[in-house]
Amino acid sequence: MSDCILVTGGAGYIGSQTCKALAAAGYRPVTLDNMVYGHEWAVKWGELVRGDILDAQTLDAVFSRHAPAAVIHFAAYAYVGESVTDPQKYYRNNVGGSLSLLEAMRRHDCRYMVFSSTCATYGEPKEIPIPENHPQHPVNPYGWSKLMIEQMLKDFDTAYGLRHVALRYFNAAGADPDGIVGEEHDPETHLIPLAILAALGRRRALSVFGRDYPTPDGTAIRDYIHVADLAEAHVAALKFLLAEDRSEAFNLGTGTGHTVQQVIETVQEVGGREVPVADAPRRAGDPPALVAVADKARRILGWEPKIPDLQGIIRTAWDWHRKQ
Ligand SMILES: NC(=O)c1ccc[n+]([C@@H]2O[C@H](COP(=O)([O-])OP(=O)(O)OC[C@H]3O[C@@H](n4cnc5c(N)ncnc54)[C@H](O)[C@@H]3O)[C@@H](O)[C@H]2O)c1
Ligand SMILES: O=c1ccn([C@@H]2O[C@H](COP(=O)(O)OP(=O)(O)O[C@H]3O[C@H](CO)[C@@H](O)[C@H](O)[C@H]3O)[C@@H](O)[C@H]2O)c(=O)[nH]1
Repeated sequence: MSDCILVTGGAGYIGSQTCKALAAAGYRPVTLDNMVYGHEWAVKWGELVRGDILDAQTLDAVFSRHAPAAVIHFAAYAYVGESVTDPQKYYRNNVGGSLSLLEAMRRHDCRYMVFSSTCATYGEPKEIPIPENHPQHPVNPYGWSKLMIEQMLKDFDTAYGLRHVALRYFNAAGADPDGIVGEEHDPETHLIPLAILAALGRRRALSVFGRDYPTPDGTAIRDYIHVADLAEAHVAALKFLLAEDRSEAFNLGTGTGHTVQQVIETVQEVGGREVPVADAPRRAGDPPALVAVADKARRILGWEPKIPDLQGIIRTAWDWHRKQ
């Protein structure tokens, strides 16, 4: 079997970290990225093909040349707010792009996909922590686009024997512990980088979106999972797929939630600087708490987060942003 793994969106935040983990595990990652949000400097492990998953010709050329054993599919747009104001963009790129990719996989007889899904497919949780069999009722077009792809993958399994692992990430955070790649979204909307950049004086005060949530300190709770741990989970999911030849879905989180206020305090502890904050209203569509039931991936994939603590996660992010 080919040692090549096609990584769509491999020039992005989680994709580039996963290429590093793939290379360390003996695979040959090939990145396909249209570079709308990707960074050339982030493609350090394996070849970069500039191209769009919506373009069948590009896909045919990549599959013919590399004959990948599997696809790890990160390429998507992921701004929840923008998905509400411009849903067409999200359905075209995320759903249309994934269909185009799946069609190419069928043309080239590639039968395995690891897919970047999200806890946003659960919508407003009915129970916390959230198990994989929790009902999936997204509350925004981004979440819907990811749920539609999960459904396509199930149908492609039943009809064509194309197997997948859907990885539902909670909040990806942190940077490469070796400091080679890290988070650089533009625009940046995520809490941890914004808190760090505010502490470093490179951004205005951090807006705290809501202090009236039904949580111990009134701010919203999330389950932050280190990007290098996510990357390792993709390698474990790939091995599972190739060995077991069956489809599964897994939450990827630590199982522990932290409030926005705890994140701010931890950034202050780690960085030794104050995070300037400004209270702001709740952000539309933000649930009060999202925390994973996180043991299925441990049990079946044998995966265990190596940097499960918020301090450790924020330390790697701090080191990354400070030297940028
Ligand atoms: N960051 C998170 O907390 C988080 C949480 C849950 C799920 N996810 C999912 O994980 C994946 C990666 O997220 P990220 O934070 O690394 O995002 P990112 O924007 O850094 O990476 C996505 C990459 O995909 C590329 N891309 C987008 N559309 C493309 C297309 N049509 N053809 C080729 N390349 C295309 C972009 O240029 C970018 O490099 C996304 O699918 C996202 O929805 C992220
Ligand atoms: O400037 C900010 C940014 C965020 N927050 C809060 O911090 C928490 C985390 O927000 P953020 O870092 O933006 O992550 P989420 O909105 O939880 O979104 C993440 O989790 C989603 C699943 O819900 C994924 O699909 C997304 O891709 C991923 O960014 C939330 O309570 C926000 O309200 C603030 O208070 N101020």
